[in-house]
Formats: sequence, C-alpha cells, structure tokens
Amino acid sequence: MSTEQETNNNNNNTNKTVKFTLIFIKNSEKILLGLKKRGFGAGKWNGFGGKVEKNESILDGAIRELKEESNLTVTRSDMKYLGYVRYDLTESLQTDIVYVFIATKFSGNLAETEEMSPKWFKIDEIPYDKMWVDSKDWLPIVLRNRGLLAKYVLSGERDIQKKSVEDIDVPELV
Ligand SMILES: Nc1nc2c([nH]c(=O)n2[C@H]2C[C@H](O)[C@@H](COP(=O)(O)OP(=O)(O)OP(=O)(O)O)O2)c(=O)[nH]1
Repeated sequence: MSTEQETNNNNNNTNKTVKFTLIFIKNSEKILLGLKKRGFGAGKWNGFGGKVEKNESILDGAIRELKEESNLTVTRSDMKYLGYVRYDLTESLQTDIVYVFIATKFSGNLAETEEMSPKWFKIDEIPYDKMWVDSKDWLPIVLRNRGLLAKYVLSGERDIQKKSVEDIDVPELV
C-alpha cells in the first residue's frame, strides 16, 4: 500500500484528515528547533511546519512553512522525506498526519518570526521535556536518518491511548 493510500485510509471511524509538515534542520552536531510563540503547541520546542494548504503539495508546504517560521530557504532537492506520524484523535474523530523532513543545507538568515523563536541545540541537549510528549519516541529515528512510521491514538488533551513507532527504510513521498 502506498503512503498516500495508507494515510488516506481512515479505518478508525475518523471523518477528517488534516495534513501537516514538520522539518528538522540539522548539522553534524546540532539541530535547529523553534519555540512556538502562539497557537497550537505554544511554549513547546519543535521543528518548523504547519498545515498543508489546499492545492499545495506536501513538499511545497514544508518549504513554505519553514520560510514563514524561520526565514530559511531549503531547495526541493535538499529536502529529505523520512516518513510520517499519524495521530487519530478519538474525541474530534479527526486524523492528523505530520509529514517529517530533514535538511542539512539551507540558505537565508535565520530570524525570529511571529510564530517561532529559533535556537540551535546540541544533539545530546535536545529539550525533550519541553517538546510534544511523543517527540522523544521518534525524533531519535529522524536523527539517525532512518525512515519513520509512527501512529498514535489520542484522547482528551492529547493523552496517548495507543502508540506504535517503527524505524523503517526511508519511504518515498507520494
Ligand atoms: N512533535 C509533534 N509535532 C506535532 C504534533 N502535532 C502537530 O501538529 N505537530 C506539528 C505539525 C506542525 O509542524 C505543527 C503544528 O502546525 P500549526 O498548528 O502551527 O500549523 P499552522 O502554522 O498552519 O497553523 P496556523 O497558521 O493555523 O496557526 O506541529 C505532535 O503531537 N507532536
């Protein structure tokens, strides 16, 4: 089954799927994270990303959100897709799919934006306790440049009811 087929296969009685992007910029020692300043996930460190817009590809959405949130530009060929994290939200019957990318090359001047305050972290000083609780399950897979397939069932205020996190061969973005 292709990624697209699988991510569109709402077999848990969900009725709406929302696509998000998330990119981690990395060099050999450090990773770039942003402190979310407002809205969903405010006060948490995360990679850069957001909702994919109508009539926009996932890759273009990831590039656009990175630019909006950090002022950095990554070319399409320097974006490496690693996989996705799927969240089935039992209360709202919504499924969020977060498509995860990594990049080691970028251009532009890093800047604080209305949405994010950026900071480089040493890999062994990643603030997992100040990130979404699930990040510690799967960010280590991303940091190893491996493919990622993670699924969560969340209830209430994003309480984890079920999870499955797999380290896989790097998949194609379809
Ligand atoms: N690590 C982690 N990241 C998440 C989770 N849920 C979730 O949406 N993300 C990521 C995906 C996106 O990169 C980001 C949320 O995007 P957003 O709400 O800021 O989207 P946006 O910028 O389009 O929103 P807005 O303009 O409507 O405010 O957080 C989660 O549970 N864990």
